Amino acid sequence: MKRTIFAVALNHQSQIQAWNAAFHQSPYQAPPKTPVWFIKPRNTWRTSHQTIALPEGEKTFSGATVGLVIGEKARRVTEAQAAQHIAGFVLANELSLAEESFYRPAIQAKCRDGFCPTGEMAPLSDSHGLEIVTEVNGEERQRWSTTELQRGAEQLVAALSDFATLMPGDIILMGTPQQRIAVEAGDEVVVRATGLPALVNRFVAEQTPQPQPQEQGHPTFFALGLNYADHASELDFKAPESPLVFIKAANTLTGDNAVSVRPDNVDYMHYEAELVVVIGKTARNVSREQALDYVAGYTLCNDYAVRDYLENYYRPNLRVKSRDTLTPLHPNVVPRDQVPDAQNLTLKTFINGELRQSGTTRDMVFDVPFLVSWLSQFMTLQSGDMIATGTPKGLADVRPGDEVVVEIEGVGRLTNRIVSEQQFEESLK
Ligand SMILES: O=C(O)C/C=C\CC(=O)C(=O)O
Ligand SMILES: [Mg+2]
Repeated sequence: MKRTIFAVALNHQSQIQAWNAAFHQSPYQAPPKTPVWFIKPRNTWRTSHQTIALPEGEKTFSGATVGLVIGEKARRVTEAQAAQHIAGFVLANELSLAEESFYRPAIQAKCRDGFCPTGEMAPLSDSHGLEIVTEVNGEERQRWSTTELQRGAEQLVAALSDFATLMPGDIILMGTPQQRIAVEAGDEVVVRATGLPALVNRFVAEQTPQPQPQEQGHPTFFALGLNYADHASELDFKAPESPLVFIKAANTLTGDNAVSVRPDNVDYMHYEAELVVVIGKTARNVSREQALDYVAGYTLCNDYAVRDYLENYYRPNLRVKSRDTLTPLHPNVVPRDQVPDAQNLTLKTFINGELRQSGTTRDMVFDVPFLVSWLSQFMTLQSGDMIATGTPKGLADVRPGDEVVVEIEGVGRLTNRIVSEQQFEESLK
């Protein structure tokens, strides 16, 4: 069963060449040092021969690629060890609207319903030199080789597993060329490569947005950046004009009274008290007025950030925000009807008993109904999906040995202890 579909951008040499000049200017400042990861959430998943509805009024582009499938748990594996953790490969179509910027996560461009069909898995002795062919209505339109990728399968497994433990069923899509092919309603797109089952999908025009079938796989965990103006200003940002949403993978989630690992040799890992919205039923194209009807309840999390690892690509990047153990999430969901006003709750963080962060959900830039409605305009939210709604000002670094308690009025109290990498590795022995 698929668990998480990771993908990497800017891994094809044609993209690196096309964007090189831009990446030496604002807002990027320098080319990416590490893989530019993103996630294709479960609402994007489809199989071969499933029909895909194209978002109305948008130009959608095909992105034929190959994905490696994890077969054996991979945690901090080396490139030399990586191959033994790979069960096989799948063909995929990493569909996207036009990619006009890589600065912030491209949720609206990449996370539309059906934007990640994948084919059946097959073993491959070697994914190097694989030719990926795209046919549209029987005509070959693109052919590229995995020799054109900056990082191959083993390098990608080593890089991602360094901060995110990969489990059987996880997939990493290995990249797409700069040149994408527009797809139209009525098209049949086939992705082919020697040794792998073909991926065939027909595209239709989206009539009125329909809630998509409940997909298996982990609930999608959305998180808001800069959703409190005072926090935005303490980071020298203005509050965003539309929601800054990023996605965290399941590996990062841990529970109450758990430990969070502060990487060695970093300068700044800070806490972030956040109210979390839990979706209760399939939501697609819902209004602000209807939005709370789709909320099952609320819980709380600590959305830690290791700012040393920030890069200006899909910022905040997964290496900052989706690290193992760095998202403690309280298991208890308080039913919506027991939280009369989610926009009037105090949030607090205590470090070793001392109050260090204090804010109120009144100060959210985009409130819960807006966020549920806004996301549902371009993707189907499913029962169990979660939205961490951002953190107010008052952040500070935490150190091994610190006890961190996040408390949200009427929702709960989340306790967490910081350990060093060395302590954590010792505990695993
Ligand atoms: O880009 C940044 O530096 C901040 C991004 C996310 C911050 C966050 O998680 C929050 O505001 O909460
Ligand atoms: Mg946050």
